[in-house]
Amino acid sequence: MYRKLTFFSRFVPDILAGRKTITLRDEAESWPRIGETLDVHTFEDDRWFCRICVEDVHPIELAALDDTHARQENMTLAELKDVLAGIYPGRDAFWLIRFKLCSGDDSQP
Ligand SMILES: CC(=O)Nc1cc[nH]c(=O)n1
Repeated sequence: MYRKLTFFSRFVPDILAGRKTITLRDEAESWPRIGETLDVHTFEDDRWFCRICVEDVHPIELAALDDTHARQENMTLAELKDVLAGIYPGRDAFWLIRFKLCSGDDSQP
């Protein structure tokens, strides 16, 4: 039984294509651990769509985000900051979770 992380369904194509390889979360979702496999569901309708392997987890300030982070989200830096302001209004400290898609049997529900 793997723990579950959710993503907004608009991010599903980028995650499945390997274009989105990080997610920025608040403290409440800082619980994933390096090496952990997670079941990934859509936030809106709780639909399972993949498993990811957690490669890194660390705190990061909004001001420290740069073009590399934006590329890992498949966005521009301005888009990334807009998205974060929409999801987490007023927040300036995040947890960066870097992941890759799990492969083989582990990618099936
Ligand atoms: C459901 C949810 O909070 N999804 C998020 C939040 C921040 N980044 C992201 O990629 N997905």
